Amino acid sequence: MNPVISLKDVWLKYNSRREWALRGLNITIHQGEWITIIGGNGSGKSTLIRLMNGLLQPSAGEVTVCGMPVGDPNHLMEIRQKVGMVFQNVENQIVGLTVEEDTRFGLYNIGIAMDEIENRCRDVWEPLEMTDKKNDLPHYLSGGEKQKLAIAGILVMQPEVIIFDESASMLDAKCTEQMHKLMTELHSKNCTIIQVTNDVEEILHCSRLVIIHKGSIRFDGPPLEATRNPSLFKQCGLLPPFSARIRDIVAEYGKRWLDLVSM
Ligand SMILES: Nc1ncnc2c1ncn2[C@@H]1O[C@H](COP(=O)(O)OP(=O)(O)OP(=O)(O)O)[C@@H](O)[C@H]1O
Repeated sequence: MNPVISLKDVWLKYNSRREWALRGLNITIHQGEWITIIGGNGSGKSTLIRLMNGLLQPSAGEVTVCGMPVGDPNHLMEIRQKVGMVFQNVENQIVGLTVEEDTRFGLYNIGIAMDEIENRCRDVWEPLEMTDKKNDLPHYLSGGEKQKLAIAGILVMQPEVIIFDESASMLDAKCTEQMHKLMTELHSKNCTIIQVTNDVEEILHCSRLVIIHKGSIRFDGPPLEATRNPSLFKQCGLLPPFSARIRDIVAEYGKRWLDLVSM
């Protein structure tokens, strides 16, 4: 698998802060991976993903996307096209006066032909169930619909990597399920998915889990391996997923229950 994003000994400190937000991070993300990043509040998740498409520059160390350093302004446009980001605060991502205009905006900017624009918009609106809304004013959409609009605007650009920054936080159960379906479909087409979430239940969908604590990577590996170590979650201010907690309770008390029942 080809590396798409690589961080080598990356440190980051915001100008207004004395503390380091990120401390010596090393991570390589390969094409087609589905990575979920979790961590407590203020652990550095958003800072990390903002480095991955050049929105932030490291204070020390190196970040590259497909071999291009994010600090090189000559590559920034190409990097932003390769790495699409759906933000948590979708209001800031809305630029068009209608849903249709908003979805097309990025494609106009890079000079895509009109019939191709039509095709790409149709292909993303349908699975997101947004086709009927294409003439609506974005500011009158519900929170979840705005989130879907932001996702549509990124998907039409056909990026190689999509970063979802707590993008399901406003969605109801049905829309969250649609979103997972969409992510699974994108992943099956070899799109690299990076998902940041505060919901530990989400980790069961990915193939690689990264846990951040106080600006350092505390775990990087298969999610099931992490759930076998409940103290890891505790040390990082998190709870393991519900299913893992039940499994551990059954393992601890199950024999005693069986002994009681069989008495
Ligand atoms: N623009 C900024 N200026 C100064 N400090 C910042 C800025 N953005 C983040 N920080 C600080 O950097 C640290 C990491 O923040 P970050 O937003 O990356 O954490 P997070 O894991 O995404 O948190 P949350 O889950 O609460 O969104 C925190 O201490 C935060 O206060």
